[in-house]
Parts: sequence; C-alpha cells; structure tokens
Amino acid sequence: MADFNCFFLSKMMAVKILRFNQRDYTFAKAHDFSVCDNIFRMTKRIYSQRRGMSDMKLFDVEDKRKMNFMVFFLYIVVVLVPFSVITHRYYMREIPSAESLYPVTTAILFVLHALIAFFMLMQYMANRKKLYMAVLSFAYSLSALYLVCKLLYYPGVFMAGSVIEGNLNDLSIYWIFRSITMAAVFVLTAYLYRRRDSIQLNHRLVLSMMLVVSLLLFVLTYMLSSENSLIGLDIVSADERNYSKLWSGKIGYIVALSWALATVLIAYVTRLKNTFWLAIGLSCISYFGNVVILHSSIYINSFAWRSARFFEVLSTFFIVTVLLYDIFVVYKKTLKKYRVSYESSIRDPLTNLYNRRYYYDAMKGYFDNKNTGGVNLAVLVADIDYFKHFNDTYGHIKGDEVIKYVAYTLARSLRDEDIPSRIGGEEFSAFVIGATQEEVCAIAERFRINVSQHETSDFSGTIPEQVTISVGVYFMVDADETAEGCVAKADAAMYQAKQSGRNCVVVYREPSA
Ligand SMILES: Nc1nc2c(ncn2[C@@H]2O[C@H](COP(=O)(O)OP(=O)(O)OP(=O)(O)O)[C@@H](O)[C@H]2O)c(=O)[nH]1
Repeated sequence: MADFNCFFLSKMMAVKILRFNQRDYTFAKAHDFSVCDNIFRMTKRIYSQRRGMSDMKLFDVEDKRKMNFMVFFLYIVVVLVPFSVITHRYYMREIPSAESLYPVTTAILFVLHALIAFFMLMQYMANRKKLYMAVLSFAYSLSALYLVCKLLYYPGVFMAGSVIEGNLNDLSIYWIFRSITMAAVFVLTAYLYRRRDSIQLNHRLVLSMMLVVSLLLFVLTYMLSSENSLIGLDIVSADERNYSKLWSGKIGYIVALSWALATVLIAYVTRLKNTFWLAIGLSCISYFGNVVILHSSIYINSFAWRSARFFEVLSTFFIVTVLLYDIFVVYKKTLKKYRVSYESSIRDPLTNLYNRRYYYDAMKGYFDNKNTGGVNLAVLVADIDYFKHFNDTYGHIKGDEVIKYVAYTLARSLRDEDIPSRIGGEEFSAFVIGATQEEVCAIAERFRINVSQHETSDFSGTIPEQVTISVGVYFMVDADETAEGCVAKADAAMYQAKQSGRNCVVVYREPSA
C-alpha cells in the first residue's frame, strides 16, 4: 500500500517538474531546480522499472519531443541536404518545361495558404489563449495576398492564347518581401508562444500593430515594383531573364538568415513538443532550404528553381497535413468523450446496468415505434430478499457487493436483445423482447436459481451468504399499455412472490372481478 501511495506522489511531482521543464524554466530555476531535477530523475527511474505495468503517458511528452527532434534532423540529413547537393550539381541544367509551371504552383500555394490561414484563425477563435495562432494565420493570409499579386504579374495565365511570361523583377521583389515578412512573423510567433501564459498581452494591440506594419511593407513592395516610377529596385535583368544580380547581392543572405533565425527560435522555444510545432519547424527549415537552393539558380527554368518550388510546396504540405490531422484528433476525442458521457448518463454507476430513466425511455421508444404488433413482450421485476439484513449484518459496502452480484447475474441470465435495468435500491427489472411465455418463465427461473448459487459465481469470495430474489413476470397483452403500467404489474406479481415465501417466480394474473 505504501508503495502504491508513493507511486502516485511521484506521479504528481513528475507532472510538476515536467511542467517546469517545458513551460516555466525560469520559475523552476528560481525555486532550486536541482532538487526538482533529482526527484524528476528518481521518478523517471521508478517509472522505467515499472514499464509495462503502469501507463507511461506522462513521459510520452518527453519521448514525443525527442522523437520530433529526430524526425526534424532526419529531414535535414536525408531530404534537405542531399536535395541541395544534387541541385547544386545540376543547378544550371535547364528543364524544358514551360514557364507556365511557375504560376500554376503559385496558384496552388495561394489556395493552400489561404486555407491554412482560415484553419489557424478558427483555432484561435476556438481558443482565444492561442494568440500565436492568430499571428500565424496572419502570416499565411499575407503570404496568400503576396501570391495573388505575383499571379497578377502573369497576365498570360488569365488570357487564353497569350504567352505565359512574367515580370521577373517584380516577381522577385514580391518573393523577397513575402519571405522576409513570413519569417519575421514566425519569429514573433515563437516569442508569443513563449509568453502564451502571460495575461499582459493585449491581443488587439499585437494584431493591429502587425496589420499596420504588414500593410506598410506591402505598400513598400508595391512602390518598389515596376508599377511605380518614383523609386524602384532593379534586381533581375529583364533582357537576359536571369537572377545573377539578385544572388550576388546581400538580399539572398538576408532572406536565408531570417528563415534560419525563425527555424532556430521555433525549435528552441517550442521544443517541437507536438506534431503541430514539428510541422511548423519543418516548414521553416524547408523555407530556408528553398532560399539556399535558389541561391544556385540563375534562370527561371533551371533545375534549382524547380527544386526550390518543391520545398515551398513541401513546407506548405506539412502544415496542411498537420492541421487536418488535428481536426481528426479533435473529432476522435470529442466522439470518445461524447460516448463516455452518454454511456454514464444512461447507466447506473454501481451496477453498470441501464438506469431507470433510460429503461423507461427504451420501453416507450419501443412502444412508440409500433413494433409491438405480433412480438411477444414481457417485463420482469426482481427484488433481493431480506436485503436489509445484509446491510445491517455486514455493512453497506458488502450490501453494495450483493447488489452488484445480482445485477451481474441478471445481465448474464438474459439474452442480448433484452434490456436489464436497476430501477431502485435493490430492485431490478428487465424488458424481454420476442420470447414466448415459456421462454420468459425459463429466463426468470434461470435468473432466480443463478442468484442463489453464488459459490459457483465470480463473486464467490465477496458474497458472505446465500442471496435469494423474488421475481414478478408480466406478459404484455394490450398494445396500448404504457411502460409504467407494465412495470407496475410485474411489480405487483413480485410482491405476490414475496408474500408466497420469497425466492420464487410469480406470473401476473389480472385480479378476478
Ligand atoms: N447497500 C445499499 N443498500 C441500499 C441501497 N439502496 C437501498 N438500500 C437499502 O436496502 C434496504 C431495503 O430494505 P427493505 O425494502 O426494507 O426490505 P428488504 O430487507 O429487502 O426485505 P424484503 O421484504 O425481502 O424486500 C434498505 O435498508 C435500504 O437502505 C444501495 O444502493 N446500497
């Protein structure tokens, strides 16, 4: 017993320390973290020794975090690095596909980013504590806006028969601003996630400031594009249609650095503790890979452009998948909770038989459906004989055991289609559907005999002495009878059984006039 208590005490401590570890490290530090750390390690050892015996859910958090980091590094080592190396090797190789592939992927990305923004906004609406979700939603909305603008620079997409060729300089300006803004918002997300428990955060202020800054950046992007002649940014040579000027300057490095910073911060602050943050981390590192790969490309049709696009699509795909998976998880959990709460609302907690309310509702439902025509219906009512004696002699806990035993025996004595219920303290009832009168009497008799033979049951060790029951049976004759009426008649027959000396089955007979 002492061991058992210690087990739970340790479990509580472990919860606390895990929280310190992941949520409030500074608080833990200020309160002598070394002590907590020792207890944590000790608890973990106790748990490890008990693996298989106890549920290890607590440490799932830790294990999952490590797993996510492994996936993260595997992605870098197995996908990102080899892809970048291959791309670097063949960066000049031109792919003869049309430039039209570019606006097609842009359109796909636009739809996906708009969807992500919508899903994240819904998550924020559902849980207003998650300000970082609103901010992320903002990042993807902005990205969708930039992507639409990029599409507008491909007039050929909208005009049948025209050549699909965009203004590469403007497209690059939009790409740079979209990337830098998104990376900056991811950095802000990491900060907000870290401060998610803080009540001082003014959501409206944060979101309004983001809106203003983003709009200013958007206007600046527009001003730098060819739409405006006052100021301009010339990064792509329009005649040669190549990007050597862009990548020889500092801009490429700034974009790459912003994504590197966003990746490190997201991984450090969130510790990739769940699938969502893993997806965000993978997304950031994919954007970083995107920039690194683009760095080796000069022509729009080069292999490097295609692989960079692949990483951008991949990065979006991670987020879409995890958001859809989240919806599935929430749906599954809600369904499970609903089932559990529904079951507990229709069951009697002591015996797990149906409760009185469900029992009467089920009978009424059966009568209302007019399924009664031609089907034999019967009601049994059973009461434990001298039950007060069990309570008085052995105490109420033993009395409860007797009730559980009789309920268990009732359920075992019935067929699957019958409905057993506990309708009162030590009173039970069953609705027997589609059985002949002989079969119903046989069921009632079987129930009575089974109850009296507790030595051969699973309860042999807990029932102190023989238990008997008195059973009343009523066969429904009139299609217009009510559930309460049927139970009352079976109850009357049960009282006759009590009067006849108990431990017997009596069938209800209409009193003669
Ligand atoms: N342990 C326990 N006792 C209960 C519960 N519900 C009702 N009782 C007790 O069950 C007893 C019912 O006793 P009575 O109806 O007087 O009659 P009896 O002793 O069963 O004798 P009979 O005349 O054979 O019915 C009362 O003492 C109630 O307190 C319960 O959920 N658990």
